[in-house]
Amino acid sequence: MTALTPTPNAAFDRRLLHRAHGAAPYIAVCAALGAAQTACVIAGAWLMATIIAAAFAGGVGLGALTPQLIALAAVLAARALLASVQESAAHRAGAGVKTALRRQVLAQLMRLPSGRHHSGETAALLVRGIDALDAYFARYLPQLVLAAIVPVGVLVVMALTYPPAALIVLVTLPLIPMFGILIGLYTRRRAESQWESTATLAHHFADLVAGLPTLKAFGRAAKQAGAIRVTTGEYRRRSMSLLRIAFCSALVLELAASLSVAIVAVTVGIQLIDGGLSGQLGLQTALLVLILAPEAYLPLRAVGTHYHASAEGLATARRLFAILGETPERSSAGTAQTAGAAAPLDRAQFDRAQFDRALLDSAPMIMFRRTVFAYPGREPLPELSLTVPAGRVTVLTARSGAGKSTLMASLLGFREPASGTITIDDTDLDQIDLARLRRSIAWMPQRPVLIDGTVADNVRLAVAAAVTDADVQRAITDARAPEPHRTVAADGSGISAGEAARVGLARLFLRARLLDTPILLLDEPTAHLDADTEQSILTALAPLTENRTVLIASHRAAVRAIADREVNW
Ligand SMILES: Nc1ncnc2c1ncn2[C@@H]1O[C@H](COP(=O)(O)OP(=O)(O)OP(=O)(O)O)[C@@H](O)[C@H]1O
Repeated sequence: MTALTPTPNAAFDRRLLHRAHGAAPYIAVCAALGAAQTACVIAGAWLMATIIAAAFAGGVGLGALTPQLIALAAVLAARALLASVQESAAHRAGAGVKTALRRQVLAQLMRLPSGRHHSGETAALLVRGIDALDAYFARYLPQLVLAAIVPVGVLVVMALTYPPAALIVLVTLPLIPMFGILIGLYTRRRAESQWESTATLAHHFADLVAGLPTLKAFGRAAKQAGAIRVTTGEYRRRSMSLLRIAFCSALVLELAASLSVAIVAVTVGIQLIDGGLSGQLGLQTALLVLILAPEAYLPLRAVGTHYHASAEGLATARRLFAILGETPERSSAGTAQTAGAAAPLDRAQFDRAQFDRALLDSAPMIMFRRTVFAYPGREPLPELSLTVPAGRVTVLTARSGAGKSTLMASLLGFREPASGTITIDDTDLDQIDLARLRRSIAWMPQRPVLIDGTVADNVRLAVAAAVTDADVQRAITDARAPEPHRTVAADGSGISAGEAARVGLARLFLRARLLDTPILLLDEPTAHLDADTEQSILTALAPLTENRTVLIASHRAAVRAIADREVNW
């Protein structure tokens, strides 16, 4: 797992605008709605002040004020309507942005070497993490826009009607964002640490579920309950500390706003006492100022409150952008759908002629020169120099753990060497389009990944273009895989380890035959097999090895017998 360094935080992350196209129009909508809401706030305050002043000081009856009352009701209704339009726009935009980000991150993860990010943490980031952006889009962003518009409108009206009140608001207003920023800086660290404990919980849990049968078999399952208790306890502690700050900061902001409004009220009150109701200020203006003053602070206070709800979303966004900013190991013009040797091409996009051009021209020679592979936290594997001749069968017989699977994974771009070079027909692997290279390979991994479905469904995965039942049946027969209609589950239930390996082999047969891939990689193709079955599989494989560059990891005598070259290191 790569440590993701947090980038400087801001109340608004511009990268959200660049990465997610739905975000920019949404902010424009928020601005338009914000302006309309400001107009409603001012009109509502003016109408209320007029009605109260007329009824109280002018002695006008309710009947005579009917038009103003109707106008006030209309303004309040318009304000409610604008708020609901805002809400639905927020949900739409949030959904669009989340989908766009999920797509981009998934595509990026497909380009990055496998194992760079822990699957449990990535799953938490893409599901629960991205959902945290809801609060950011639905509550925080609209308030941020309102906070930029409403106070300006209110200040202009106050300056025109009673400038001293405008001056007080102008001086005290910046206190709210100032407190907010100070608290926000403190909260950011807490939000980061809360996310870290969510991530730890997620991958601990994922690992635990995957390893539960083994833990049970060794009587260690109960001990894990304690570990989970500790992790969840830590998560609870950090969440509560974040909530505590949220409550305290709301209190501080509330206090600052209330004191500021009180100063305005006292000033207006003194002015009214000095001049009387019909004095220089007048009851209507005084009421207008008093009603408007809290409205100037309200959106800024709300920004402070919603900042806490959105902090997790922003922390998530920073992690997503860190993943999106990582450099894939080498050029890969192909996107997610072409990544992975066994990954199917999109049915709709499959075009045989186009596909042929996307393949390497012929069976290439592969060379590893002084290549060293290293896994994080492990001693590097021994340096390796090896030539895999073009159009020949090379069998790797190095000891278990020497790095045979790693070497195959490097050809598919799943592992990068720490040093040394890998060349294909004298072209550095870095210079070859990764998608093109992967399309040219049929690969049988040691532990093929299964999906829920039938054996036939699993075999079809190797080629997404129209594949006939006869082709699938032939591959299954040649690989001695279980019958096509047998159902299997992604967790491997319903199928033995040996049978699963043969499903992987059937995929290789299908892919090599139908797509004519010039490179075949087979990792322990006949492990778990009796001699007869092994022999029949090797007989079926023999014609496919002609004029192809074939690399097989195996210690079996029968496999070594079909090799043109044997390599040990
Ligand atoms: N994801 C990983 N993280 C850390 N270490 C790994 C990882 N994958 C492999 N290794 C280590 O790298 C070394 C080489 O592993 P690899 O699977 O390539 O060997 P191998 O020669 O194919 O072994 P075998 O014949 O048993 O399949 C081993 O020591 C293994 O423990």
